[in-house]
Parts: sequence; structure tokens; C-alpha cells
Amino acid sequence: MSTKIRAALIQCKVGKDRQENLKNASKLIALAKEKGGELIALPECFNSPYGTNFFNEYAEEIPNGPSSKMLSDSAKKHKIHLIGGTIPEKDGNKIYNTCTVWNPDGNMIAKYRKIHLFDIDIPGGITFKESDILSAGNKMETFLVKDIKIGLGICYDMRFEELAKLYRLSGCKLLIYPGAFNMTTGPMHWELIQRSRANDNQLYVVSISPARGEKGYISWGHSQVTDPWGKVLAKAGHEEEIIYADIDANECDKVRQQIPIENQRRLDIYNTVSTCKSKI
Ligand SMILES: NC(=O)CC(=O)C(=O)O
Repeated sequence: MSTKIRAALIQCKVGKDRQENLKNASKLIALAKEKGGELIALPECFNSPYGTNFFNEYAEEIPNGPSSKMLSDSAKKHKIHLIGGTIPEKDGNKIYNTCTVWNPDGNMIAKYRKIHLFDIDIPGGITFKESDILSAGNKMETFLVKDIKIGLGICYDMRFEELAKLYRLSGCKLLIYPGAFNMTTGPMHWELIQRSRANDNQLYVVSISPARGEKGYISWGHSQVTDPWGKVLAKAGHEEEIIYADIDANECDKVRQQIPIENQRRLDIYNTVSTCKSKI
């Protein structure tokens, strides 16, 4: 059983020039591979600024667009598993916020559309309404790398504990969330939520943010890897950087054995997530 993998999280700068964004991402993927990354991940909206006024202009069909091509070529060239952050995806007259995953042959092995759209209103803080322009996905998505089952979510999805629980119940040991929290919610919730999902479900949680910009939607940064004990293994600052962490899925089994909450749940008293229909 191969349960160990070196993850590299690319917290790249994202600007208005799509070609430049792709070039920069491609260069950083090569660097991450050089430093031993096997599972390399990009942030939410790595090809486009994050904002409802940009999604339409930057949306691409998957796998036909230039971003998919760069991801496929990079995965194949460097013989890596590549989490393609997210891009605005055009499908007919709909736009989704979509994460793709590519294997070392350059084939797309998973595609996930953000299920929970980021619609919030914090007066004096941030108001955002993804649903003005985006459609929500309706399907959970998992894939296997070595012997590690991995579940996907995108940013706001990490706030929904049922989603993480369903992934855990389906056997996931690692959850990956490309995400771009902001200067209001980032300091309050970014680390807390990830440690909560990791601790509740006794699995690794990885998040990848864009680097902090200066104008428009300002991302919080601080890409993070949390282990199944809830401990933060690696955390970026807010500028462009790559962080690395060694993940060993056996660690999940250890925690689950030593603190066996999975078998201790009182489903005779509460029965919430276990009755949901999981679509994975
Ligand atoms: N941008 C998001 O999807 C989520 C976010 O910033 C938050 O939940 O806060």
C-alpha cells in the first residue's frame, strides 16, 4: 500500500492577463516538481481574477480551453498528479467554478463544480454573490492517487461540514479545497474551518489560495495543510510562494483507532448526515 505523498501547494499571483497567469502557473509547477512535489495544486481562479464581473470573460470549455491544455501538458511533462485549482467553466449558457485533476499521462481524472455558491453579505465587510453569474454543481467528486482516496471541494464548500463528513464516510483521507477567502472572513475563519474539518473527520485538509493582490477582491492567502489530528503542518504567508508537506494517509488510521469517534456516534439519537444520499 502506498500511502505517502509529497504535496506542493502553489500560492500564485493572479492578474488580468490570462496568458501571463498560465505562464506563471506553468513555471511554478515546474519548480514545485523540481523540489519533490508529487501532488501539486493550484488555487481557486488561477487563470482569472476572482469576481463576478470577470467570470464570463475568462470562462473556458473543459477540456478544450487553453487552461486545460496547460494543465494537461504540465501534468504529462512533469509526471505528476496536478490539481488544477479552479477556472470559470463555460458549458452551454452556464458558467461554473470548476476544479479539474490531471494524472501523469496528462488525462483528466476528476472534475468538480463548486456545489455551494459564495453568496454572503457582511455590512462593512464583504458582499459577494457568485450566484449572480455562476451555476452550482450538483455532484461530489473523489479520485485515487497511490492508495489515498481524495475528495474535492472549492472554497465556500469547506464551510459545510456535511460535505466533508460524506467524503470521510466514503473513505477519503484527504480533502482538497482550492479557495480564496478574503480580508474579512480570512482572519476569522480560514484556519479554524480547516482544522475543524480535519479534526471532525480525522483526515488531511489542504487549501490553496491565490497570493494576496492589491485591488478588487483581495485574497487572504495562507494556503494550508492540516493533519488528521487538527495540527497545521504547513502554512504560507500572503505573497506568492510554494509550500510543501509530506502526507501519510496511515496517520488517519492511527487517529481513527486511538480516538474512535466514527463508531461512537449515537445515530439512535441523531441521524443527520448518515441518511443523506451521497452522490459518490
Ligand atoms: N470565496 C469563497 O468562496 C468563500 C469565502 O471567501 C468565505 O467563505 O469566506
